[in-house]
Amino acid sequence: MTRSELFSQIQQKSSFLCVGLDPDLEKIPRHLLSEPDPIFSFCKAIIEETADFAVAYKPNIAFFEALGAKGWETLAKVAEFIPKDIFTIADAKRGDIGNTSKLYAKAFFESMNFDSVTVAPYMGKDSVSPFLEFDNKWVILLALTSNPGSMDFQLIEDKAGKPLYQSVLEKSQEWGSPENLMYVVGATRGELIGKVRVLAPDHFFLVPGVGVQGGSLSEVAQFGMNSSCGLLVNSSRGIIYASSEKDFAQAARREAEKLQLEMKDLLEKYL
Ligand SMILES: O=c1ccn([C@@H]2O[C@H](COP(=O)(O)O)[C@@H](O)[C@H]2O)c(=O)[nH]1
Repeated sequence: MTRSELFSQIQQKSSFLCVGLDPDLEKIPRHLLSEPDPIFSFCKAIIEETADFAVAYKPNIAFFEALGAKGWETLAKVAEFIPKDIFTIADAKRGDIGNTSKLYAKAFFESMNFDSVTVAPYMGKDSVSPFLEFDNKWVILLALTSNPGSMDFQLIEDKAGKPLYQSVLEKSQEWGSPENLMYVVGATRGELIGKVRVLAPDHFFLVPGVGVQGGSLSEVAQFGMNSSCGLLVNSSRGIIYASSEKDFAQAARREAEKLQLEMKDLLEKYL
């Protein structure tokens, strides 16, 4: 999907919501466990009920690969089931030496036709570039993550006082463009989102961390929105586990709609 197609989805749906698919066999409603593929049944119902409000889906690969070969099969079915006009993110946090990265890219972009994959910047240019060589596909590079451990490395300053996440943003903009490179910027980093926006004015940010992790949607929009919105805000557990009963998909729909309505107001305010 191109940047302008993504922006037009955002405008059509008045939404920049990414629904995170983190399906855990221990958390999905018990009645699904008798289905032939409980994780697929769960994701399918969530997608059917939230697709009106979502511009992106982000399956987190860990939740599928933990189930072995069956999990990979389920992931492929989920990826295939997501409506084609909705942006897809393989949250896999990959990156390795060049020839290995190339095969990771093929796995997610060719075998499974995802629009994007999350990539770790730690191994540098030759580990990221292979993912950038596919037409209309995206790298979403970890810049400033939402977890407490992000402070261990990402905020370390060099001798000139420049934090590591800033070097990641500056250097990586030599490898990709706002047409094929996004950044992960955690919603829990409210005070820093504005700084990241100054460093990457035109790039889209994938923003996890609203909902269960406590990030503020309004703060993210205030400091992070640009003239093409520039934001995909993810919520996983807050939507998909809104109920653990038979009404789980309807409860997910209500949570997704709540976020979308807030997003509509924020788009009217800042765009
Ligand atoms: O910095 C990051 C990068 C990725 N994630 C992932 O996003 C979702 C968040 O789930 P919630 O349930 O909405 O908290 C999950 O898949 C993480 O692995 C992140 O949280 N922070």
